[in-house]
Amino acid sequence: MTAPRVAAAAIGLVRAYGEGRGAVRALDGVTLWLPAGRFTAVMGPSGSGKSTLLHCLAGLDRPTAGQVLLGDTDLGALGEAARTAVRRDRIGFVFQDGNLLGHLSAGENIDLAASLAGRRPDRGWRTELVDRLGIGDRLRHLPGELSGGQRQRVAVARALLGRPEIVVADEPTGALDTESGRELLGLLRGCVDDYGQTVVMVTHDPLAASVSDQVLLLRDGTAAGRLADPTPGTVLSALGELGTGGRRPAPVPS
Ligand SMILES: Nc1ncnc2c1ncn2[C@@H]1O[C@H](COP(=O)(O)OP(=O)(O)OP(=O)(O)O)[C@@H](O)[C@H]1O
Repeated sequence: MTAPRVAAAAIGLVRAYGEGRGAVRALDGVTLWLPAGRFTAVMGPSGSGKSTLLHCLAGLDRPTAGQVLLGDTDLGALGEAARTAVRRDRIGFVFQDGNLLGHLSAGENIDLAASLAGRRPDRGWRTELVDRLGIGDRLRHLPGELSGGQRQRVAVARALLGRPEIVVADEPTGALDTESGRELLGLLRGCVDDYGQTVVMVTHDPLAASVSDQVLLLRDGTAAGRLADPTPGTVLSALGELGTGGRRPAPVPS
């Protein structure tokens, strides 16, 4: 059996904030990779660096040292304009609150990245996504007229429309009720299984993480382990071994 291709990777990734005595290394030399066509969850105690890692992988934040690779592209080496283009063309985003533009209809939100890039969306693919996500009769509505679960479905459709190399999801079920959260996770899982989509998701929820193929654990800004084929039970015990207390920031050596 051949090993899966790597969609994205962090190599010796350091992200430090601030200077001098108050400086914090949010990420302190993290090396990990996201296999293509797989679902990866990132977990760890509060302050362990999960969001910072996700932001670096998605080109929203720049490494202080080390590398972030998307395919063969070193995101840290790109200028601002090139990173913006990478985010628009090669990465799909699903945030906790959907992050839709309130004055645009659901359909316009779905088409936004393509419109900004001056591209026509692939109509067949768009229809398939909209049908699959069950939002065909909601496309003319504004986000404020949709339920939280429907807004997240629109966000998923928007994220997938450009067939991105990775979909980056930051606590995508955090603002949803249990049933809507379960549905959304099932949809993300389906994107991986049926379309070969690569997904990376930060979550605090062991049940959500158990939908993934692997859980990457962070502690104090460092990679603290990997759990393959997770179940809620194995995730819980791995978190227990990590300790769930708050983070003690790693001081930056002077
Ligand atoms: N912009 C920033 N400026 C200064 N410190 C920051 C900044 N962003 C993050 N940090 C610090 O970096 C560390 C990691 O933060 P991060 O948000 O990545 O953790 P997290 O694991 O996502 O936490 P949570 O689970 O609470 O969301 C924390 O100590 C945080 O205070």
